Order: sequence, then structure tokens, then C-alpha cells
Amino acid sequence: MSDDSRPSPSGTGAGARTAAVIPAAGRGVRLGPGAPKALRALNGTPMLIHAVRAMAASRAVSLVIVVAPPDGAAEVKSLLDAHALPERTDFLVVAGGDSRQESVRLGLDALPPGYDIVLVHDAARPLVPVDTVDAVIEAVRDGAPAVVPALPLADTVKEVEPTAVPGTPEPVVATPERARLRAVQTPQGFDRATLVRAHETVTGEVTDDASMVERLGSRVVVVPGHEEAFKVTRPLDLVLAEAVLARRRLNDGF
Ligand SMILES: Nc1ccn([C@@H]2O[C@H](COP(=O)(O)OP(=O)(O)OP(=O)(O)O)[C@@H](O)[C@H]2O)c(=O)n1
Ligand SMILES: C[C@](O)(CO)[C@H](O)COP(=O)(O)O
Repeated sequence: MSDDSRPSPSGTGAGARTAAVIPAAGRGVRLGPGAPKALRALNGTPMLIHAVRAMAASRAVSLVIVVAPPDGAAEVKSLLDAHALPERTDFLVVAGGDSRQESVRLGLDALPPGYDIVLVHDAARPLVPVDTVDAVIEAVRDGAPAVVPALPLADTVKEVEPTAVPGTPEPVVATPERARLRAVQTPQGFDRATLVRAHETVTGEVTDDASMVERLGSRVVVVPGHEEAFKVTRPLDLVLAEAVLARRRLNDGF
């Protein structure tokens, strides 16, 4: 496991200090009506708190920056105060923006000096195991400017020509070779300077931070993800998340 107790030289090598930015400002439209997704409960605890604990579980992570819904920063601060969290970790809360990309940038703007490795982790992936978090950090420490946890696909994927009318048949354009495809998760880990440059430089729609680094022409590598790092997106994902938590409780013997 990574350990923050080593001396902190400059750069991303062993001992570099690591912060995690958690974008949590989304509405959760695909989950259906209700509170902002990150504030909804999983087995009685807000999803965001699970995600914060997942980052703080790594001994390498000494700061967690939560990017709250735009009008929800005070509520998120109260939630962090009300739940048990590791004392060795510092927490900051900032208000988010209209897109995930903007929310991450607002989180990065709040990052103090002295943190050379940055993780970006969706609040919507509350159950990522600590071993996955540590594997991402280790790969950045080993010199990769951007690291992505990902899994091979179970389904065959088709590229289509999207039609204007939802539900009408879409012509298939291609079938990419599945063995070369990966489904990407978070936390994604970065050399801070690279991630900041990507957010300053890259414009236009992206769906993850690593793709911004790709557009800079910098190297991005994949490490094994974990099936419990899935994203809570649709109602069925809530059922799965609660089942995973129930199984963990059984395995932990309480
Ligand atoms: N303006 C936004 C939009 C998204 N996110 C965050 O980005 C992560 C991944 O986004 P997603 O799962 O798509 O969340 P939502 O945008 O909330 O979902 P939906 O598209 O269904 O509304 C989530 O933790 C979400 O809170 C954010 O911080 N700010
Ligand atoms: C960052 C991400 O979780 C990687 O899979 C994903 O791209 C977020 O996408 P969303 O459309 O914001 O759910």
C-alpha cells in the first residue's frame, strides 16, 4: 500500500503528496427524480461519503477536495462534519459548475501547492476498493503522467450512425475489435502539472480527464480496474451498490 509518511521530494516519485478531487456536482438525471445524485443514500449513508472514504482509505491521499452541487457546498460541509473520516486526511469543499469538466477545473483551482499527484474520482463511483486507488497512484509515481483504471468489455460494441429520432434503427458503421477496448473507471491519476495544463488548454466536450491529456499528446496508461468501481448511473445500479455493501458487511463479520 502507498504511504504518505515518506519524505516529499518535488515531482511525482516515491513520497510525492497526493490529493483527490471528487466531482460531486451532477444532478443524476439518469437516476431519476430526487436529490443531487451524490447526496442520495446507499444503505443509509450518502453516496458522496462512501466516495470520500474510498479516497481517504489510501494512506497516500492526504487531501480530498469535494466539488459540491453549486448550491450545496454548505450541506456537503455539514455531511463531512457529521460522518467519521480519517483524521490524517484534510478536506476542502468548493462549489461545482455546469459540466463535469468545469467542476473538476474548479476543484483543481482550489488545490494548494505541494501536491504533485492528483486523483480525479467520480462521487458516482462510491465503492472503488483501496487497492485500485493505490495501483493508480503507484503507476503515477512510476512515471506515467496519466493513469486510468479500466476493465475489458463483456459486450461486443458497435459503432453506429446515430439517427435524429430516438428509437429508430441506427445503421452500423463498424465493430471495433473488442480485445483492444477497455471500459474506463475512476480514480484517474495524474501528474499535477499535466492535468492542470490539460484543463487550461483543451476545449470542447470530453467525458473523462484522461482524454484531455491524450489531446495534449501526453502518454496515458491503463491499469486494471475493479468491477466494484462501477458508476451509479441508473436505478438498477443502486440495487447493485447496496448488494455490494451488504456482501462487504457479511465478509467483515458485522
Ligand atoms: N456538472 C457536473 C456534472 C457531473 N459531475 C460529477 O461527475 C461525476 C460523473 O458524472 P455522472 O455520473 O454523469 O453524474 P451526473 O452528471 O450527476 O449524471 P446524469 O448525467 O445522469 O445527470 C459525478 O460524480 C457527478 O457528480 C459534476 O461534478 N459536475
Ligand atoms: C469519467 C467517467 O466515469 C469514466 O468512465 C465517465 O466518462 C463519466 O461520464 P458521465 O457521462 O459523466 O457519466
